[in-house]
Amino acid sequence: MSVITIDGLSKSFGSVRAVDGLTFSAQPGTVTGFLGPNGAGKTTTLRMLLGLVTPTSGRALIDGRPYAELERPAELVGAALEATGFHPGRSARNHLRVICAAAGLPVQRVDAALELTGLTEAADRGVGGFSLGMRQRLALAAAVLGEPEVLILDEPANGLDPAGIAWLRSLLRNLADGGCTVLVSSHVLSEVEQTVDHVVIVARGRLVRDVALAELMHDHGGLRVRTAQAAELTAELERAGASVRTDDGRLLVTGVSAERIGQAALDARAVLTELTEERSGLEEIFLQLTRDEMLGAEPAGTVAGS
Ligand SMILES: Nc1ncnc2c1ncn2[C@@H]1O[C@H](COP(=O)(O)OP(=O)(O)OP(=O)(O)O)[C@@H](O)[C@H]1O
Repeated sequence: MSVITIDGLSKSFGSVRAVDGLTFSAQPGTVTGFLGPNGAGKTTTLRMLLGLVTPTSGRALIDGRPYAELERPAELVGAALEATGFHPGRSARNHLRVICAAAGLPVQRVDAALELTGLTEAADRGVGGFSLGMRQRLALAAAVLGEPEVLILDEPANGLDPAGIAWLRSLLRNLADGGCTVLVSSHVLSEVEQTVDHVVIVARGRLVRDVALAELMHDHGGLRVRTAQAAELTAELERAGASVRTDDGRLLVTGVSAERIGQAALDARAVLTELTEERSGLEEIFLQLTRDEMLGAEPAGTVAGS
């Protein structure tokens, strides 16, 4: 199974340092969210990965090799960079057939890709009349034609309605569960929040965080509890495996559910006067992390340059 490796990657366009010493990897069986505000260097990184842009320095590798050196790239890597470039008079089915022919893939794959992306009904309509969401689906259909081990998608949720986003989520999940390495960029974390296992956050071309989503949520979330029996409850919660911090007269509890806290309160005979979820939305975390980077500050827990 193929790993994506970004190693000390930089790209300058004149005086603009679009990508600046970026290092991270994306693993098989995992959906990795590649996140950052507009202009963070996401598209440039993905284009380098696909051999469309030459790095100024560093390496972007798939399965340990640059894209140009892959033996059967169409079967190893599927990519959808932007949902444009379709011939408007061509049907979705013919569009995919042309790609199959060019890439030397069996034409029978077309029906499966149409089915997978929910385009079977619209398959014989001209692509010119497709909505943005349908064009996104078609770009995705093209990306999965080769049944690739690695899927690289640039802003695939763009233009999808909530049902489309839910559909995309389950599609990417299924592909990753089948062993695929999925790298998906977005500038809106909430769009991919429920889809990704791992997040790589970039700002101004630099790495801000490279972390499992669960860990990011754990670091930035928790449950706030207020009780007069704080010492007793803390001891009970710690026995239950929670980590407990005291903050502003309240306990900030991580590692256990609200239900478990209720049980611990009962066991400790503690009266709760407050129990609230403090999960700062991921979007907020994302904005905070990228804002720190934008301001040139060292965000807490940064791994930039590592
Ligand atoms: N071909 C190019 N020539 C000059 N500058 C470029 C080129 N491509 C990208 N840039 C610049 O590099 C920086 C990073 O752009 P990039 O498109 O990679 O960011 P992004 O994170 O994908 O942003 P978005 O979310 O808006 O797509 C931007 O400042 C952009 O203007």
